[in-house]
Amino acid sequence: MHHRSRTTQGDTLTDTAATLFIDGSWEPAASGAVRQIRNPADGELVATVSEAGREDAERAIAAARTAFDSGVWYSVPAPERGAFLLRVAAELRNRREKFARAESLDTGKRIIESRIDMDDIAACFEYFGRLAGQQSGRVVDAGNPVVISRIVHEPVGVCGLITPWNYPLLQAAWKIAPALAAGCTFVLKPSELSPSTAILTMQLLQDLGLPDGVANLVTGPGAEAGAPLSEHPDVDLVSFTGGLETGKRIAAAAAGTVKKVALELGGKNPNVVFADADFDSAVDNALNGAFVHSGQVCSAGARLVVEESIAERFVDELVRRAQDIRIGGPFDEAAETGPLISAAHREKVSTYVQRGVEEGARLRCGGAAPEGEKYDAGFYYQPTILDRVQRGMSVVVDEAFGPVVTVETFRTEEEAVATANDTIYGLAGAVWTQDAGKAQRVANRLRHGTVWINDYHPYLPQAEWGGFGQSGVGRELGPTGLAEYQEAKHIYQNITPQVTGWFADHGKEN
Ligand SMILES: NC(=O)c1ccc[n+]([C@@H]2O[C@H](COP(=O)([O-])OP(=O)(O)OC[C@H]3O[C@@H](n4cnc5c(N)ncnc54)[C@H](O)[C@@H]3O)[C@@H](O)[C@H]2O)c1
Ligand SMILES: C[N+](C)(C)CC=O
Repeated sequence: MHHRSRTTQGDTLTDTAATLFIDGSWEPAASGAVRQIRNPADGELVATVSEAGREDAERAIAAARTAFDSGVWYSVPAPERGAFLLRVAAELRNRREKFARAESLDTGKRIIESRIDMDDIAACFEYFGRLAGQQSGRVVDAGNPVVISRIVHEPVGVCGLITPWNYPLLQAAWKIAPALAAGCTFVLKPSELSPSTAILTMQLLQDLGLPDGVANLVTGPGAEAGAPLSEHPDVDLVSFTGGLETGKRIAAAAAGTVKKVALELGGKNPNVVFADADFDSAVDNALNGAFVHSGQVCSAGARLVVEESIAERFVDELVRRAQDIRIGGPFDEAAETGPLISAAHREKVSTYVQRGVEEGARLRCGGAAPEGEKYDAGFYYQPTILDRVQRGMSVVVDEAFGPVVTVETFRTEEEAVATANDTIYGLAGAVWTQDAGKAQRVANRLRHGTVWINDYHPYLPQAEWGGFGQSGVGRELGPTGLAEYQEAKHIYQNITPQVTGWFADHGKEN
């Protein structure tokens, strides 16, 4: 990946893979190792980046610790930190096309989706920029007129931020923006598969004059470059977005130093359709919910839970529409969805589908890579629908994280709720009905962090995002998303100090 060299603005781009950003300096990995990033749509080489190891991560942590302890960032008044975030948002909008192209090249995501992501990222920085300026403490009534008691919010400290490949910069922004708003310093470890927009973001922060050491980046694999962020005593909080098994490892590693842990994990999200739903909108959104970004979305509507009386007609229509979805690379204007991230991931998705069929599910469409020369060099997989599934089948239980939807049916509202909640996860779900009362009743009973009624997928920077159950711990976005990066401190002042008399002064008695 091209990069700028140390600190000054406007340096010429160089060709060395020095993509670690540590204490305001662009550096190669200590080992000298590099990784080639290839576009999953066609295998094209898009970047060569430094492959950080443990030693590099520890240097980055040390830089973030020194910067935090110096107060160079948290002593900046909160409204000024907020104003900085607003400048980040404006500059992201200026650089939108460059960032969107980099995101699409790393992930194979359609360029139109990457542009939308960049807009959402700018909106996230704007939201936390405004929120930072509105921060205030709280005066507490201590019930004693000679006591002044108040709550202040302080930055939690050094944050380790670990992010996945499916929305590389969006997931990082949901952490970077509140961390900076709160006054924290951080080390970001993006997915080793999609580091490019993280590198561009560090360049942007550097260009805007963020003090050295506040933002640090290590590009490299999780076990080496990521693990120190959860283990190291100098990291105060680790915020992770990714898969359930990695999340468990990170939580266990973080326990050794009792650091704060925030986990945004996977989902197996139910899309509940009642017979009285607007049929066309529900079918269209079921398609969108399951197959956008080839289903590589944590909140994908991978479980269609449909009322039995309309199930046959609904699924027939969904199959017809799914078979029609146009697949192609990120810059193919006719394409409606793209490839999976890697050969290994496609193999995992394919195995889930095969196992589902072996366990008795009926394959209604998809179940294989599309045929044709243009697909040969990419990791494509057809939109896939399985019906006649049983609760308990692995394809119904486990997150496939691909373009795979299973169909379950129900007869009563009670059964719909029970089926939708029958998962260890609890990230998101939707309810489709034109009965407002039923919509609210079901939404209230779904054990999921986001519930859409007659819609699928929207998220807002001002609304908390996160999971019930094993979908995670904590919340991103909204006021809670900022609070994750803060410690609440109670300051209690007695303005007329007095002897308590609790312990007698025995010396005085004698
Ligand atoms: N809840 C959400 O908001 C949300 C959003 C996006 C993605 N996700 C989830 O992310 C998953 C897909 O992403 P992925 O395949 O990149 O996940 P992953 O768990 O494989 O990797 C995520 C990140 O963790 C790093 N990592 C791996 N092992 C590590 C270790 N031992 N210590 C520290 N870091 C380590 C990886 O290098 C990567 O940066 C899916 O399960 C998806 O549902 C959740
Ligand atoms: C959180 N979200 C929906 C943007 C991406 C999940 O993979």
